[in-house]
Amino acid sequence: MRIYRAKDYEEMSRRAAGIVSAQIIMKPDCVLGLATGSTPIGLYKQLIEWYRNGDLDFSAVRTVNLDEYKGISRENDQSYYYFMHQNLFDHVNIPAENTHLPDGMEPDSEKECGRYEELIRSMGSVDLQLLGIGHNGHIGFNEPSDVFDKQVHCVNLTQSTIEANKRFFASAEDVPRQAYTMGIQTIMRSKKILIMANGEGKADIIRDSFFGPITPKVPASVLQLHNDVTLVADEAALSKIPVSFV
Ligand SMILES: O=P(O)(O)OC[C@H]1O[C@](O)(CO)[C@@H](O)[C@@H]1O
Repeated sequence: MRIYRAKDYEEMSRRAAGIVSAQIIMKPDCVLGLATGSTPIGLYKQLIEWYRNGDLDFSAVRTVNLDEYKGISRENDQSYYYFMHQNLFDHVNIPAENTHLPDGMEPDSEKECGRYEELIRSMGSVDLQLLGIGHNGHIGFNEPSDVFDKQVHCVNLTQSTIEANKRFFASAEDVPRQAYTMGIQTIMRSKKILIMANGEGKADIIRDSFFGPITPKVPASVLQLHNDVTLVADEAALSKIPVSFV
């Protein structure tokens, strides 16, 4: 695993954006696995800036997102569909038909999970998967569990995730209780993984995920088994890892 230490959120975002843009330049028709949450917003802003300067072309890029809340529509400003359009898709020249997210309005979980898993497989390997990390170690919406969930599945969100995400909703009651997410195996099939973290609040989970035991109780710890992972984090998020690794 490579670790890039950035001094702050802005530098983290620029460095991570550099890795994503290198992927697009090296392989213009690459498949990007994308993430939502507050962490990658600065990265998306930087990509938009480089696109506007004429340095990036998204016309052949294809994307698959990690997850989507179940039961909220695309028009809902808390849906990940809405987030991706607001923060990236509407500002670059990516064709709409090249972007994919789970359909949160499909009530039949088995049907939607099967469809999305098949879709990802049909695109070949994800060339670069972007990840944020939850305070409990979740990646995508793979919550701490007794086993690593493999493929796209429907999850019941944990209380800790509902608490963490209530800041985006009118109240905790409004946070959806379920989500569709890529599974751990779906994520691990990606050729390269880029995980980002910032802020002191992520320091414990970064230490536990990358320097603790590999366990489904800390879903991100499985990334220790992937052979091409890059962690880009700010100093605060790296403040608890063993000194020799920084
Ligand atoms: O980037 P944030 O807002 O800290 O969120 C961390 C993780 O939590 C989620 O927002 C889901 O709760 C993920 O999409 C994200 O990777």
